[in-house]
Amino acid sequence: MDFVLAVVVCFLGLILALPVLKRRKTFRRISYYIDRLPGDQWYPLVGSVAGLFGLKREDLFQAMANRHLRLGPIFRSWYGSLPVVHVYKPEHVQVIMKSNTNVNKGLFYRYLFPWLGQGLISGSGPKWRMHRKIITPSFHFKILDSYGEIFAEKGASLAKYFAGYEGKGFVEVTGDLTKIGLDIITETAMRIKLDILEGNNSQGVEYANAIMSFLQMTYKRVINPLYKIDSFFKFTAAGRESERCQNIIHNFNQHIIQSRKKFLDAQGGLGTEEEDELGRKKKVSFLDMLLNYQRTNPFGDEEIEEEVSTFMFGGFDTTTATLTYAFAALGNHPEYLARVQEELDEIFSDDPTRKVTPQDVARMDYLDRVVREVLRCFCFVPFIYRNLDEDIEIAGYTIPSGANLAISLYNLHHDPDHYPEPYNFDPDRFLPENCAKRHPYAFVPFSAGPRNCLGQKFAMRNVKTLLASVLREYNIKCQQPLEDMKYTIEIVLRPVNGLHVAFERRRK
Ligand code: HEM
Repeated sequence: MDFVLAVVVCFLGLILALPVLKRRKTFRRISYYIDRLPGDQWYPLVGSVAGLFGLKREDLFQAMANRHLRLGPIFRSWYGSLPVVHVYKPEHVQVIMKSNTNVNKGLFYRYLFPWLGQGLISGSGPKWRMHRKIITPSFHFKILDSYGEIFAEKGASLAKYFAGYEGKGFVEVTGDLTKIGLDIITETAMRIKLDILEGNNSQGVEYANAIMSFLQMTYKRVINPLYKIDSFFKFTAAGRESERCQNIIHNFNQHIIQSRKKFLDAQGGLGTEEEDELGRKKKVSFLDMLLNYQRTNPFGDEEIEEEVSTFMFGGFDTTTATLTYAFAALGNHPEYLARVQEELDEIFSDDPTRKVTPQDVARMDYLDRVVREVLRCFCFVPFIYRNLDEDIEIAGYTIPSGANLAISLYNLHHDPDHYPEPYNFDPDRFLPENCAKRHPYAFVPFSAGPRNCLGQKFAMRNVKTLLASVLREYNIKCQQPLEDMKYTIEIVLRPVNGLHVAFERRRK
């Protein structure tokens, strides 16, 4: 009997030990390959990123970007015990972005789970594939056309709002741009009108602040090895702040979802298309489509909330950042602002005050080049990460499965081999003849391949409509010279002291 018991205990012990042994074997294999790459000295506990500790908020991002110049074009880091390989050359970026197998997100994205769950941005595996298939039609060009009216209306509201700043000197605008960004994503994708810019919704402002604060706490987790331990982090001040923000975000998301659910329930659901005010057929928007799908398919409430959170974030923070940096660039370069206004004056020569249409936006070639240069020069989504499912070869090195791969879009977009004088702002880099000479992966602000940004067309149309609405009305000046701007990294790069802009009306 004792013998049988001993055999059973040994057997169970072996079963329990197997995953640990397997993990150790995998870890050894990863270490073997990635330690062949150049990189900083490794120390126990902190790994090889000790140089990033204790840096001020405004110095951290620059230090991260500078490491690429010192160690690149391909190198390794140990974030504590987490191995990461860094790349930024277009030919290396192409290998990973084109891959249909290495599509899973890096382990850092797990810090976003309490907020975004496994929505499209942070999710991986079969769930991501299924969600991507379900959601893609709600960003079809037909629905984007119908959003054109909302973009134009919000552009007009923003231009009207800035009238209050005339004659007031330099005014901080990132708060206003955040509000308009939130108003647009909720009114288009969620079909809920909030009017946060007009001051009708203080909950919206609290929500945006909670997201910013949550992101600041998240970056602390990426850098500080102790904060990576969930059971430790939750007792720190940063952990408690993170939880406070999560509650605000959850309540706001639920307010949006429940309001729309009530509306749809009252109608008995929707088809895959609905009619607009003029009787034209259009595809239903994002949240309606998900709620509709849920009526006949297994799709949990939690999954809906994950995607609402994901699209709220994807939709507003990036719009705000693009507008902010476009104001920074044009407010420092009157010569480019004049060219934008010349183009707009011609497009709106029939009536300079009418609303912007999608047809107008399609004619804004110069503004398009300005926005692309903004996305390159300020590259406010600077790093993205993958976790490899399969080994890949880059620059003669094997990057083993299980390793994390960081792509620095920022360094890619500032590589002097592809962009001479890379820190200068110059929209003509995006003249068709100049683009034709560059590597196809030298400009990928929306990423590329199977995990590319689902909102890129939405973003371009939205931002161009808003900029056109404001810039045909105002001359702008920015207080901070571009070369003095410092950034803080909170997934998205933000100017440390906000952005101060002066507005002067062009036509009295
Ligand atoms: C100028 C504005 C924008 C920029 C620069 C941008 C950039 C990016 C980048 C770099 C990624 C890849 C992220 C990664 O691999 O970790 C991404 C993914 C994504 N973006 Fe955007 N984005 C913008 C606007 C938007 C908008 C307006 C939306 C929604 C309305 C959106 C929704 C998404 C989604 C859902 C994904 C995940 C796609 C997937 O993995 O299947 N983005 N974006």
